[in-house]
Amino acid sequence: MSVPFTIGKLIDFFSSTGPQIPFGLSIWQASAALLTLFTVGAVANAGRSMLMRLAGQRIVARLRERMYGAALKQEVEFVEKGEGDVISRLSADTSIVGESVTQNLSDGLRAIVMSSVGLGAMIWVSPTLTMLMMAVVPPVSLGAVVYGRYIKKLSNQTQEAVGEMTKIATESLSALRTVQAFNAIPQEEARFHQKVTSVLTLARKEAIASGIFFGGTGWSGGTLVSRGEISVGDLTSLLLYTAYVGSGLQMLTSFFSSIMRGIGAGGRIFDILDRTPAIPHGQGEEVPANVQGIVRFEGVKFHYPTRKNVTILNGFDLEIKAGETVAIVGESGGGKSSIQSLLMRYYDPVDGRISFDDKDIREFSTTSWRNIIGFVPQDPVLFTGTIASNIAYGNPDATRGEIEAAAREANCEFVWGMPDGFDTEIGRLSLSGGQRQRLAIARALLKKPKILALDEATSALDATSERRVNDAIEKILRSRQITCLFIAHRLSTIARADRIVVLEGGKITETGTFRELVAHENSRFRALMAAQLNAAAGESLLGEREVHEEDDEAAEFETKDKA
Ligand SMILES: Nc1ncnc2c1ncn2[C@@H]1O[C@H](COP(=O)(O)OP(=O)(O)OP(=O)(O)O)[C@@H](O)[C@H]1O
Repeated sequence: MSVPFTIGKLIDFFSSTGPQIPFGLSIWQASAALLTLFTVGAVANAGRSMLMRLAGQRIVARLRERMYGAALKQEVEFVEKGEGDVISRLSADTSIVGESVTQNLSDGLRAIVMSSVGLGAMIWVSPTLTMLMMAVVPPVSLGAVVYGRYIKKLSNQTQEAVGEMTKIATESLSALRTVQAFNAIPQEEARFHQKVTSVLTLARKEAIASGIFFGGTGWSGGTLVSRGEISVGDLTSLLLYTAYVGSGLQMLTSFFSSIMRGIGAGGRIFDILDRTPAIPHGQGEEVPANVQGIVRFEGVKFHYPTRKNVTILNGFDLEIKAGETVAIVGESGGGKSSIQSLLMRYYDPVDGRISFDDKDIREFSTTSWRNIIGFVPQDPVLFTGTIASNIAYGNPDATRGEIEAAAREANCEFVWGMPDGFDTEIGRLSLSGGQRQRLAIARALLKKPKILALDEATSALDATSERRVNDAIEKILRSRQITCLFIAHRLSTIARADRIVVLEGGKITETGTFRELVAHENSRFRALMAAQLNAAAGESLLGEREVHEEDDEAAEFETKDKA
């Protein structure tokens, strides 16, 4: 802000009328001071720009990390409902806020300092001229807008005229032989003159417009100088300060609009940062190390928050004893996966409770609770990375030996045949549905879960793959003392369960072992299985399905049913 002042004083030193340089400085000292001012100013400006940008990027980075963390801790419903929204907040809104609190804020502060200090300096130099100039601020601002548009129009027209002029010159010079052959030189000169004149006319209009704009202030200042009321140097300082104030005011208007944008974006970010998840994340008791492992659904009622009118579970009661394997069967869309979602605490029951060793699972922290469950969803997701990192998704610290053991247990022998084995990148290969499921089983097993929640794939697996998956599940159920709740679609796995429950209308309507349920002539279970068998028979007619010889009980049922 002191540059205009110093320049003014220097000018006065050279003009005979003006006063001497203040503070008794020599001309060299004053020049050195000005040079220092410029240097310090340039360095400060570079520093400001660099530090602000850096600060902005760091703010954006931190906001993004915190917001991502906050979004990941929300209940699934919230994120799944407006997933795109979270992502746009994560990318666009964070950038806007970062820019607002650094670049815009620094520009805004600069604009405030420039206009206020500039105005103060103007008043100090000449209150009369300042008042005159301030009086013209509103009309000048209005004039600036109109002038700006006018200049833009003029400059477009000038561009066009210059274009035409160039075209004529290029055309005639490249066809010079023809021009000369027809003695058309005067003609060409006239054509060119016409275009040059129109360019000139437009340039003159532009010159007049800017002249009027800047001339007004110059004239009134000039009269004061000639009357000895203001020195040439002071007038220069004043004009420079006016420019500072002008650009400061201009910056202020854009500052306000960007700050408003920043506030809006900030609101959207803090909506998520400050949001308390409906299912609190990581708060509550730890699941004790010595547990029996009894899971009990007690009068559970449930509907999805988005579809309150559709009751999914209506008084669902089920006890799964420690180490017991319970298979849930029922029609598609009947709510089987929803039961697992409740067990995983993606949702909480609307009424009733789910308990573990007689303690409501809502009392445990979600982190601790989910830690003891091995979850294999119907359509497992594999992440970018190696096979090993995917198996170790829930246990990043697992050793290679542990990973391989889990893979072996889940019948993932295909991994050993791959070019890079466990270090094969998932992205580069397309795995079959059965292979994905087995990897997901290995991933769940590596957690050494106390409860296994398994949603059998409904998507068609080829016969070999299906058998490999089933074998893996059977092996686990046989060898591990694990409480297991699985959603079964295939006879072979259903037959292996200790107990089967039939879900109908949001309740359990039938329960028993495979033999018990099959023995009931008109049981819902028989109907369900018959429907399954029809589908299976269709498949086998098409030669796509092999009969699993080991499925003794299932095969027995199959024979009976066919008979
Ligand atoms: N997030 C959700 N929001 C609202 N409704 C849902 C949601 N997820 C599932 N539903 C609905 O809840 C009902 C039960 O779905 P669920 O997936 O539990 O059935 P399922 O018995 O597992 O079916 P399938 O055997 O086909 O996998 C269905 O009508 C489904 O449309």
